[in-house]
Amino acid sequence: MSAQKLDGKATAAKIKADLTGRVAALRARGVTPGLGTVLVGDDPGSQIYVAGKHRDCAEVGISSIRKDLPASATQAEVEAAIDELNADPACTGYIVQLPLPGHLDAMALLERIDPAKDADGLHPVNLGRLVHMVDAPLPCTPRGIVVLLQEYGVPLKGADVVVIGRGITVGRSLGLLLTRRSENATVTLCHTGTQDLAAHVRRADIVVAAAGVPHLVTPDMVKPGAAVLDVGVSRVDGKIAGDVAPEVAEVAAFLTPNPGGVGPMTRAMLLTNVVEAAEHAAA
Ligand SMILES: Nc1nc2c(c(=O)[nH]1)N[C@@H](CN(C=O)c1ccc(C(=O)N[C@@H](CCC(=O)O)C(=O)O)cc1)CN2
Repeated sequence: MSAQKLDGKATAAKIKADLTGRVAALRARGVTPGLGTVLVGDDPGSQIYVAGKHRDCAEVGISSIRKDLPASATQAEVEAAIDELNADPACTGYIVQLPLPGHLDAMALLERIDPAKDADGLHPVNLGRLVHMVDAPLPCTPRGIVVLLQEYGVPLKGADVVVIGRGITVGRSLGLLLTRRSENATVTLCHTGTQDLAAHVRRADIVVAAAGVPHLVTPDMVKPGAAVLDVGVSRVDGKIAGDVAPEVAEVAAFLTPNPGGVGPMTRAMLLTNVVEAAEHAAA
């Protein structure tokens, strides 16, 4: 078997084309969506992702505001940047880029975001809404994974999904999203405390690898015909190495490339969250 590519880049391009029209319609009504970003420090990956988010905004007509702070920024300085975006009417939604330098209290900073401007869906109020299965902005990577699976007709209802990684931006939130009644999947959340990872992965219809361990998922672990989504990003010898070994393509029915899979979907879902919030506000 050679897996069909779950093409995040192409799917994101279609989503951005649709958003361009919706932003133009909002602008015609005098509403300009505006995305803010708070970036602290000089993590090379974060620099690339934030630059990409601003390029995406320009592409679809969303205005954008950057707040870049040095790695030495204090908790009070980052809080001040957040307070400015909370108060700025030109900013309809924003994100605090993660990870933050270790001396900062990330949880306190996420809690300081106005939940109505939380473009990442990571504020505890919005995650709580997800727990309650009521409308809220959804975390971008999990939402992008669901949209990508739907785009390629991979069934979710009743599927056994194994998610590897319990971080809040991907694994834990994805478990909440996939177990809503609308998705109705059965989710096993594996993590560093899981005793026999291979045994869990082997019986999964869908595997989402978000552990940040290069080539953690090998072909012998994958059920023939499964869909495999590679979220992990490690840089090995200057190149991206995902959590999924390339040979998995010989066993899986569907596989995301990495790069070009989940990453572009994450960015497209951020734009979607911003446009949806502006549409709700304008309604
Ligand atoms: N506040 C947040 N921080 C982080 C999130 C998030 O959703 N919100 N997710 C990740 C990083 N991330 C978005 O911020 C992100 C990751 C990857 C990509 C992407 O397009 N990757 C490209 C490759 C680009 C490269 O590294 O060369 C791809 O996969 O094709 C976009 C966004 C952690 N932080």
